[in-house]
Amino acid sequence: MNRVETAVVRRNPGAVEDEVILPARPESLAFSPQQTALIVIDMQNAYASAGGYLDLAGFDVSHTAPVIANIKRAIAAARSAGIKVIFFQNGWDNQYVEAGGEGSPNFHKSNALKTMRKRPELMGKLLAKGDWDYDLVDELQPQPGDIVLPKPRYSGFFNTQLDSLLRSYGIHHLVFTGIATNVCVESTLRDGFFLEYFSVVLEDATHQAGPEFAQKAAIYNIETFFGWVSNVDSFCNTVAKTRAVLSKSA
Ligand SMILES: NC(=O)N/C=C\C(=O)O
Repeated sequence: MNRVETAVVRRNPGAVEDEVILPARPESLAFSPQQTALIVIDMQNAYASAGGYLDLAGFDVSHTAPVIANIKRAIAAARSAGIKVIFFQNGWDNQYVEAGGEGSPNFHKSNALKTMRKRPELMGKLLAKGDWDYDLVDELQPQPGDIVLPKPRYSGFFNTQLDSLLRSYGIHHLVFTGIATNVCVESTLRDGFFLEYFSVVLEDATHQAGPEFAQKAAIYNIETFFGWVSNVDSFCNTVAKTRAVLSKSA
């Protein structure tokens, strides 16, 4: 019987050191852990906890616990394999100067700002630096060696150090996790595509803001136009094969 060949996408055929191959859709993806970062988008109380911004704005956050647990597994696997872990935190100063005034579409579209205009008692709390809402959830705390970047808009590439840091570390493959798939995850991944990064999203380590169709549409867009789609088990199994992990357990 003929073996079924699975297509593998390589950035630079023939020149990948310590290559591992991640099963993904629509093709598997080859990468070197040293040239890869795990991006954790906005795993703050605002987006993942009851009583946080999304919850108060009327979005369902009741299914985020398994997403947090899956991201925790992906982070542990990444750290063991020498993959850089980069956390983002979305938000602004507690006077919302960084959010932009009426001259910014963010002022008109941000559901956090809109919620606070409806409920002025929340002013200075939602997505405000220094508040519980802005903090990363307790389960996903950075460790020494990880990078934590603030971001003022949906894309992690916009007005942040992300691109220069990635280039300084020679990283060109990005593995995406976080909330929300259809907003900040997709925005950052799309900008990464335009900047020539190869991106894969671990779909069971993400959650949408809005109805389930928003998750499906974001995953469809990524798989079809901007990158690749995999899951946490495949990522953990794949990076466990790296030399870094093998030499630690030797
Ligand atoms: N982190 C996100 O995807 N944020 C989505 C909405 C918002 O920040 O208002």
